[in-house]
Amino acid sequence: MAINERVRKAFLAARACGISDQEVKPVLKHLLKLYNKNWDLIESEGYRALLDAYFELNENKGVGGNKNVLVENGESSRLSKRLCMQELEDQASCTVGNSTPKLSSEENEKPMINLEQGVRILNKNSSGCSNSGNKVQQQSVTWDKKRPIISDITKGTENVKISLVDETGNQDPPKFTYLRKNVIYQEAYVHISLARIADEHCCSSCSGDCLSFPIPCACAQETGGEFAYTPEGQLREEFLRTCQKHHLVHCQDCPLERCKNERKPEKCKGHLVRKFIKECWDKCGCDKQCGNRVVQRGIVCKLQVFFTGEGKGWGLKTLQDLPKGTFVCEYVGEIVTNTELHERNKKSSGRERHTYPVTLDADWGSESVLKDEEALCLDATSFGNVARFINHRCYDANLIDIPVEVETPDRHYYHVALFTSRNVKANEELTWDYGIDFDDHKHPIKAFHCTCGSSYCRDAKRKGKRPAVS
Ligand SMILES: C[S@@+](CC[C@H](N)C(=O)[O-])C[C@H]1O[C@@H](n2cnc3c(N)ncnc32)[C@H](O)[C@@H]1O
Repeated sequence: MAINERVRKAFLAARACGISDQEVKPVLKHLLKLYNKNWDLIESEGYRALLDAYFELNENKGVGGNKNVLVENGESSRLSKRLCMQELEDQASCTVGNSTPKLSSEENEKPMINLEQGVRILNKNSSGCSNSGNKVQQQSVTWDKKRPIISDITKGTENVKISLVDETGNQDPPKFTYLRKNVIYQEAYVHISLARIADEHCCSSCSGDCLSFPIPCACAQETGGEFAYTPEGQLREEFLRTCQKHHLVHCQDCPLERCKNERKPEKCKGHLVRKFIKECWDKCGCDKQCGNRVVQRGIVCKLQVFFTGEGKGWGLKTLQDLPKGTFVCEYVGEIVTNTELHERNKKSSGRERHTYPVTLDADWGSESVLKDEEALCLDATSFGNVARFINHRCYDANLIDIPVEVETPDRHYYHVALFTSRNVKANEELTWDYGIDFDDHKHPIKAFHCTCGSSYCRDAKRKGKRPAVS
């Protein structure tokens, strides 16, 4: 590619994040010098290095730095170090054993653009870092069962640190990139604009905390004119009870069936009818601390990733008692179309797929025909948050997934929030029912052999008999 074309594309990537050509030009110039005109390093992962450098520069200005901060040696090495974090992680995950390089990075790798600010699109050809000239020195440390392999898998992006421990002492740390917010991979249609939120769809005349007023605000209309949350921030009993009632709705032209057989799709097998929570958002007049903004504030519970040793791989547990109805975390991943997901599945072998994608089908039943770019899923295999470690349990799981509308009334896209469905004790594994039909052998996502241990396990093949509950 000609240099001018590369510059133009870099400017385009920056503009997509609201950065002008003038602002990004000196940063680009600096990086080209720093990386010896190695454009691959600048272009990889959707111009991550360039955007990171730009935002770091701004952060530094914000704390009293000066415009020349980028040309100082310390800053240069910090950028190189940051670029190499993925590489370091890769090395770490290959060498767990008696001399494991511990990853206890305090790097603050905030996603640069999230759905609150706009959408960053992951580059289709993202190839990761290959800046071998700038490797960070690897440390050799002795294995200690009690010490976490990773002290904070979120790399400082969440409100709380989440460690990863392996008491068996022989597991490779999982390879993935932590995302705090969902990010579009490529084709998915997620249209977020203030104009799409009608006045009756938000509470622009509210102020302070909506929960403190005797009459529920416009946002509560979605939950039957009552807020979903108590003033303590938990789900109301009655609302939770409604969410636990399951019945199916069938769509006319099911995107899942289209994926299985495009020419002759079978009839829709049904999607669970879901109750939505609608949280107040940026167009509302209330405060950020309003009680009707729980999921968008992020994780506040003490959680830990651990190795289950029960044939399920890694799992997530709580380190504190959690009352019924507590928000634990959102399921975060790449927003992909159903078709993209199907393509990914065709390409990957069974062993490579560690996570189970979530289909955003809560509203499919109300649509006559869904376009491909509107039938969306969340794939947390390569990019995701802590929820990618939560294992499945048939029937009696302690978490429930609830669709949450935040920044768009368009229900092709929504947040998937996980709340406790009963009181959970500290150190209990957190599980949710993925809603797998273990008998649907044509499903594009191949089901695993379930070892959930529930006496109502639906994986009949595993148990060698018909399921007690379906
Ligand atoms: C969302 S991930 C959960 C984290 C996963 N255990 C790991 O090690 O990364 C889903 C994957 O975990 C495994 N898994 C989850 N629940 C399971 C269960 N009840 N029985 C067996 N494997 C399970 C399956 O391989 C599944 O595809």
